[in-house]
Order: sequence, then C-alpha cells, then structure tokens
Amino acid sequence: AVPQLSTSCKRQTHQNGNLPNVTIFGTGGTIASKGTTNTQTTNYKVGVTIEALVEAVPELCDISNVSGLQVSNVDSGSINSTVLLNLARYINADTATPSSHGSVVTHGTDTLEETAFFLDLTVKTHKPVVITGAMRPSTAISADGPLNLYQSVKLAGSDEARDRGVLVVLNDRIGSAYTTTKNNANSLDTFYATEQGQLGFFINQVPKFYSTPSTPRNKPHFSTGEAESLPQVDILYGYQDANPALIEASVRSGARGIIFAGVGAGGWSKSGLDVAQRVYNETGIPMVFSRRTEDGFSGGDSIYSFQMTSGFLNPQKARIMLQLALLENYGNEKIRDLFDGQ
Ligand SMILES: NC(=O)C[C@H](N)C(=O)O
Repeated sequence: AVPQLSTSCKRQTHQNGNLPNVTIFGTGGTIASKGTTNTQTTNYKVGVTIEALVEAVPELCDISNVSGLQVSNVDSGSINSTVLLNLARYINADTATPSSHGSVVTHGTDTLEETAFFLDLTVKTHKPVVITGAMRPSTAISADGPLNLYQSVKLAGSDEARDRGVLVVLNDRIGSAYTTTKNNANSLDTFYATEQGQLGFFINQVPKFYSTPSTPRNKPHFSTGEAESLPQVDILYGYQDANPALIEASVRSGARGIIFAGVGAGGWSKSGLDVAQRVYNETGIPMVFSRRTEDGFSGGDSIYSFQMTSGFLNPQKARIMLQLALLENYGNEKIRDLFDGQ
C-alpha cells in the first residue's frame, strides 16, 4: 500500500472538486537541491523536501489538489532498485485510485531516463504519469525546477496526456520516456530524442501535443509483484583494447546478464567476443549488444549466435529491460524476441 500522503498546499483548506487530484512523488536530484549562493550551479546539496518544493510554487494549488510523498531524497546516481520498485508500486496504486487524475515524479536528471523507462514498462494505467527534474538548483537565479514542476502538474491534470505512457517534462518540452535521453551534462536543453522527436510543447503553460496518442512498437509490460530487488545486470563500455577480464569479473560478482555498450552499432573486439562466448557457454547468461554512440540501431551484424542486440535502445534502457525480463523469468529465446522487437 502507498504510505500516508501529505497534502502540500498550505493555502488549501479543502479539496476543490473542480480541480484534478495530482500526487507528486519526490525522489531528490537538483530540483530538490540548494546552493550556498544564487549563482552557484555546481556542487550544491540535495535535501529539499517535497513539501518545500510544492510550497515554493503556490500556483500549483490553483491548477490541482496536490499531495506529495517523499520516496527518497538523493542524487539520481544513488537511485537504486528499491526506489524503482517502490515508485512503481506507489504509482500503480495511486493511479488505480478513482479520485486520482495523474502522478508526477520529481527526480535527478542524471538517471532520470532510467527511472522514466522503468516506470513506462511497469506502470499499468491510462492516466498521465509525468517525470521531471531540473538542471539548476532551487536556489539559483533562473532556477528551472519550479516551472518544470508547474508544467508537470498541469500535464498530469490534463486529459490529453492520457494513454501516452510515461512522459518526461523539462524545458518546455514533453517527451516519451521510451525514447528520451539526457544529451548534455550541463545545459538546460538536454532532454530529447534526436531521431524519434518530441511529443509536445508548453505554450503559455498549456500542453500542446503534436499528435494523438501512439505506443512504441512492441512495448512490453512487466509486473514487478512483490519483488524487493532487481536482478544484477552490468554494462560494459566498449573501447580499443577493451579488457575481456571484465566480462568474467562481472559474472563472478553476480551478474545475471550483461549489456555491452559496443563500438559503432554494437561491435566488440574479436578477443573480447571469444571470452564472452566462453562465458556464455559456461553460464548461459544473456548478453545484449548496444552502442556507445549517442544514437542509432544495434542489430543485424552479430558475429556469434549467442549475441543479442538492443535495437534502438541505448545501454541504460536495455539494462532496465533485461532486468525486468529476468525478474519475470524470461528464457533466452523470449529475451531475444523481446530485443529483436526494439
Ligand atoms: N541535474 C540533476 O538533477 C543532476 C543531479 N546530480 C542528479 O541528481 O541527477
């Protein structure tokens, strides 16, 4: 069950039946961070509560009945599978409540795309689910968090956002969690899908979608049930003279699958592939080849039959998908079919 939610609009004494009910799940990140001066935009510290984030944007109470839940309060590099599984459970429960209109997650941007993709694959609802963050801390001049939060709540309270999967909102743009990635480590304009594009834009804080809802090809759903953790899947980065011993080290430390962030469209050295083949013969663990390049398709030119390829999924998204497939006890043939569809 979802823990007790706190109502965050101080000036709201009772629920306004004309406004949508939106729940905000706080997890931390820059949006929940403070610097020591208003010009500091690096090395700030996370720790602003979800209540304080909502209080900082009283206009939220004009567009929704907001309640909040603090799920974690960490930089997104420290989000782990416990947080992911809790979020999926809470949002499934929240959106299953008839009075709920939609859910919002506030999150650090560094791994936002992983949580967004995880929720896209595990939350079963027609209702809007929106994830947002910020590139500047809450104390900065021109902090981007407050407007990102306002737009996210607005979107979660809109009917047009239904049936579109999990949506990513930053910098006026609406993207699909399936395809959106963080492209720049520092700039505000960092979340987009270069090839697949954006779903919509905010004009004067009103969401405008370019198209009616559509669903990514072969999008799977996984139910996380009562799971308390996700299977270990490691990502190995490709480069010249990549060290094949890392494949064995990964398996020795408990990996149940490996994603290769390969060179080009998923390539790996011949000597490395020979080691991977031997490890595969010994363990049978799935090995999925993705790419270290920013965009593109991995598939079609594997040297060995044990190799699977990630299609359009980047390594961090392929990892989430493989973890969920392993959690649901998919066999290797089913895993191969799953990735062949991506
Ligand atoms: N912009 C951010 O949110 C970065 C932050 N380090 C994070 O938690 O991901």
